[in-house]
Amino acid sequence: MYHLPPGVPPAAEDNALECRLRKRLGGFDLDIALTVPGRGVTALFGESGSGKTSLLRLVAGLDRPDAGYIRLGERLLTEVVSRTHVPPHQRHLGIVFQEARLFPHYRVRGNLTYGMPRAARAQFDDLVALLGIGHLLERLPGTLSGGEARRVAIGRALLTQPRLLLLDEPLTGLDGERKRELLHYLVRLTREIDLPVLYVSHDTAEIAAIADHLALIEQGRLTAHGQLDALMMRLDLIERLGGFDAATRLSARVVDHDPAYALTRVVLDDGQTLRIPALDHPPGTPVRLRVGVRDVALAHAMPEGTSYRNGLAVVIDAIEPSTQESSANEVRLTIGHQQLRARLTRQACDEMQLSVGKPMVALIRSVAFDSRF
Ligand SMILES: Nc1ncnc2c1ncn2[C@@H]1O[C@H](COP(=O)(O)OP(=O)(O)OP(=O)(O)O)[C@@H](O)[C@H]1O
Repeated sequence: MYHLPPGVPPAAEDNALECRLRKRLGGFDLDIALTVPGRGVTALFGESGSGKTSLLRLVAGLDRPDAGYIRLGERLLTEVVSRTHVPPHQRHLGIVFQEARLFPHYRVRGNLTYGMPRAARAQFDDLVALLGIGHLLERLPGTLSGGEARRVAIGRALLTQPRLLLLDEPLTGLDGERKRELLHYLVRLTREIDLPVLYVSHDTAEIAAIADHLALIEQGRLTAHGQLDALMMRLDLIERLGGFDAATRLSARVVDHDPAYALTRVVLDDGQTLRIPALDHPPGTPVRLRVGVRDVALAHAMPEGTSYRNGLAVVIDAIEPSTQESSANEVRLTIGHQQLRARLTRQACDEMQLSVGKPMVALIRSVAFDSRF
């Protein structure tokens, strides 16, 4: 029977990545206890210099920790006491760095099939279609745009049939349009593949588009970790999550389209519907909507003769003074199983006598929804 080294508990979840490690890098001290769930996209979020790349290098096996272990499912990748260190190429990780690192003399097809196990052949066509790189197969890497090259690099990483995909700031350096395009492919891809993804980024809009979980890393320490939607609702984290303060996220499903007005109707988990600018997705497609905290107004009832297209029945869940704006309160609202945040003036809250537990109507302009991701 296989014995775990002392200090290593049994694996908690089948395909989870567990990191319990310390590493000294010059004057910097990385001390991390992080579990990346075995499903979905976990964003590793932190300021420049917080330790994201250092952690990724340890997971990839490019560096060794001073203490602790890294485990993927049941498999120990690194463990200091027993001197376990699985070399990078045997870790079954798909890694895509900021630069695509394709082989310049191989065509795209050759880059994709390099190191591809036989068992992955069946996936090849689907993946190529999913990443939109079918028309690029006979091209050389030097002729690809930055976004195309990264899509090829992601395809190559996935065709090695990894157990975890590591993406290190995959959108960095791309211009606005290319960034949006690659993000669109990534969102689709991560929903289709049944593989945990660790996604390193310091861009909150990008994370809001793609991540299910968030790990906040500050000065080499993990300071918050959990479901992204829940963390975005934590009023105490607003300042530290930087850009997330401006918006929250709703999950919905496409119902139908109104081409005459270029609007799409989507339904939330509690059955309430919203009208948003037209989306290019068939009915039934799950979508995530970003709603700015300043784009939500509250009323006791749906007003008559209003230009607001959306009125959602909500219940006030929390009201706290805003740490961002002295005149405002941060108001947290519950809609079915989801939550939404609104930033309202303290004066409005007082005059309307808003209090926790009160049912209200949240008014949101259709054009306020950002659903490009
Ligand atoms: N080999 C090293 N020797 C000394 N210091 C190092 C070494 N590697 C990293 N550091 C330091 O460790 C800290 C964390 O760096 P790291 O690259 O992991 O941050 P990051 O969060 O990835 O930043 P960015 O978003 O800018 O890529 C930085 O202060 C960096 O200077």
